[in-house]
Amino acid sequence: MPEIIHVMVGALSDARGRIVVSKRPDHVHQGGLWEFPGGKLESGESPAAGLKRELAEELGIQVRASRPLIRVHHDYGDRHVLLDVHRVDDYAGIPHGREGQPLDWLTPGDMDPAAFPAADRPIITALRLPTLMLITGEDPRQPEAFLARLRDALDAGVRLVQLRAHDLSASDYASLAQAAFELCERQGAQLLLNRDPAEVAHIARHGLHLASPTLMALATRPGRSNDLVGASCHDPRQLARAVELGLDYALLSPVKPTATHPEADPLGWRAFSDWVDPLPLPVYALGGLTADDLNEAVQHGAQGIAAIRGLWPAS
Ligand SMILES: Nc1nc2c([nH]c(=O)n2[C@H]2C[C@H](O)[C@@H](COP(=O)(O)OP(=O)(O)OP(=O)(O)O)O2)c(=O)[nH]1
Repeated sequence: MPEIIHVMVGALSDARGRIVVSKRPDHVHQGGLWEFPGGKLESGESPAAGLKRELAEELGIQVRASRPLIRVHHDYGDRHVLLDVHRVDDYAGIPHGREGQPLDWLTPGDMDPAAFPAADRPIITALRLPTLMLITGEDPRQPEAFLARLRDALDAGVRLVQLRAHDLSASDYASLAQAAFELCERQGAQLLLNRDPAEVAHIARHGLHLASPTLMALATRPGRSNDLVGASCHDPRQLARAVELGLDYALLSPVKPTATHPEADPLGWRAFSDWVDPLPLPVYALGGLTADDLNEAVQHGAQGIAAIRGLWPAS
């Protein structure tokens, strides 16, 4: 088993939500590429202390508050790294390249993954995704009331919506999706269609969400190249399949007991974090959760929370 190099990495943003990136010198490993500031944890050092030290050395700032974003294991062939990435929520000082390295500030949507080391792809995806995913609730058979509730959720700040309406016919689903897409576009939110990918091939959307049987039946990643694609998973086999297909995110459920699936055994946070930790993709926690569980979810390695009841506004 090769030694794992534990690297502390910071995602630090300005008031406009742009993230600071720095250029690696040409002569080092992954040289000439852009990276998120950070460096190797020293022996005997805690991760929090390592993050503070690296960002003070490289950017001249003092970290005041941070939270986990994602952990990425990556095997480069000649070395195996664990990128332990934290979002820096508060810091003192003005970031500058203390080691003479060029800095840039980029919105996550403008980051070109090819300009970063291969291990950084899931970090860029995690930065692009919000911490809350709304899965739409009932009742899509009354489209006006349904869309009014969706509008309320968007007004309240939801920025990622999964349109789940299995009871609708293909044509009713297509009309609802078109109206939901327009609402989401207006608010800068992303709409994911949870439906057979072939059936929704021509419907406007920002991405696709796959039910777990669809995930297991597909041989390749579905959709267009710019679709955000994720899947519902309930066990490590399904999570591994989401990684094999190169999906952008997964949902893992049920974390807690839920009214919609009373027969399913809840995973609990311990199994959630054990299963998610080795995976190079952001995973939302789902099942019996509300926005109040967000901090606990993030501390257990989640991208955030996905919820139906917990986020769908009351009628
Ligand atoms: N900081 C950082 N390192 C990354 C990223 N992506 C990525 O693959 N790495 C890899 C490259 C290196 O193999 C390793 C970081 O090691 P480093 O050489 O930058 O660490 P360091 O600052 O402690 O450097 P040194 O004192 O050993 O010279 O992690 C990233 O986004 N940020």
